[in-house]
Amino acid sequence: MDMNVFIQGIPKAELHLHIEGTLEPETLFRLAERNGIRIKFNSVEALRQAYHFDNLQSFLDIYYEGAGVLQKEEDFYDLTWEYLLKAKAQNIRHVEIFFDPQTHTERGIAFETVINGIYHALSDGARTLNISFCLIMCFLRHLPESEAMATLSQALDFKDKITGVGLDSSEYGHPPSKFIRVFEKARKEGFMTVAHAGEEGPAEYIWEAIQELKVHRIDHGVRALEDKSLISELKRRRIPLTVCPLSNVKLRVFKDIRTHSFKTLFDQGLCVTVNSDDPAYFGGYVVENYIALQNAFQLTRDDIAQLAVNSFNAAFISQDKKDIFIEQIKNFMAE
Ligand SMILES: Nc1ncnc2[nH]cnc12
Ligand SMILES: [Zn+2]
Repeated sequence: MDMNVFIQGIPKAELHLHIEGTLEPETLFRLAERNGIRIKFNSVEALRQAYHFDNLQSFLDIYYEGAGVLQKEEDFYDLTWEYLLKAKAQNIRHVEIFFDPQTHTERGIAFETVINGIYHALSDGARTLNISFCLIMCFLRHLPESEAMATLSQALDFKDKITGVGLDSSEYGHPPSKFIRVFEKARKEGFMTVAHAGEEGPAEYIWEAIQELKVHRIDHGVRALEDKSLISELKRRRIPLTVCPLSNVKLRVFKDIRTHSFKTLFDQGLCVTVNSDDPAYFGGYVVENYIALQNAFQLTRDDIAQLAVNSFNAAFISQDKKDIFIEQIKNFMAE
């Protein structure tokens, strides 16, 4: 079997995916028209051409602007459904999706409009596409802690639909420690916790995320290599990293994929997983991320299988479910 076919076919989970980052230019135009919103680009091609970023902030500016076309529950439904169809085609069996309610509530969209649209599509996907899911609500770290706290309070009415909370947006100058009380409350309320850390920011932010926010997973974490004792701690506590290689190259965290820290982290035995982050903006979904790594580092089939196993081991699902998915990987390998 061809390597790319192998990568496409192997059962896997995606654990780091911003649903707003799956807004393809075509969908953005369609929703803008449906909602009577003017956009400053004349065509899908012109919009796609604008997707060149110097750093995280230059991406976030465009990403938040694009999210403005999401107005009604059906917009959030359609966005999520389109992603699920792509996930299905890539043999993704389980997804853990981030959403940023503050991006929408700040512009007057009700919290329930956002969550109901996304959740309804995920439930339909579980039923008809056989893709299981968790929903993770992220706080925007560039906004004050008080606003994150208010968002957490709003989420309590939807506790049955939200598995975990996370932390995203502009990293520099907004360390995890800014949100200690919010995460403390979230943990008390029974939410799982994750945080973006060590994407652009220093290894120190990863320490804060694990020690002060007590997160179960680190999103990105690719700068962990700068601190040997941090690597030992991540290993000792088996804290997974949700790595997004194409994102890191697009946002110039690494000059190119061959200089990415992925292989060193993986070779050290950390629980590294491969994910797409904001695939509509970074030029690839999960399979394209695996393929980029395979080409750059000559990964073997066993390496790919290990990454797929890691994706289920790091997921917020029961051990029984993990075992079932990992059995599916074994069966696929034996085909
Ligand atoms: N890669 C990323 N880092 C931080 N915040 C984000 N929001 C969407 N994508 C993000
Ligand atoms: Zn992210």
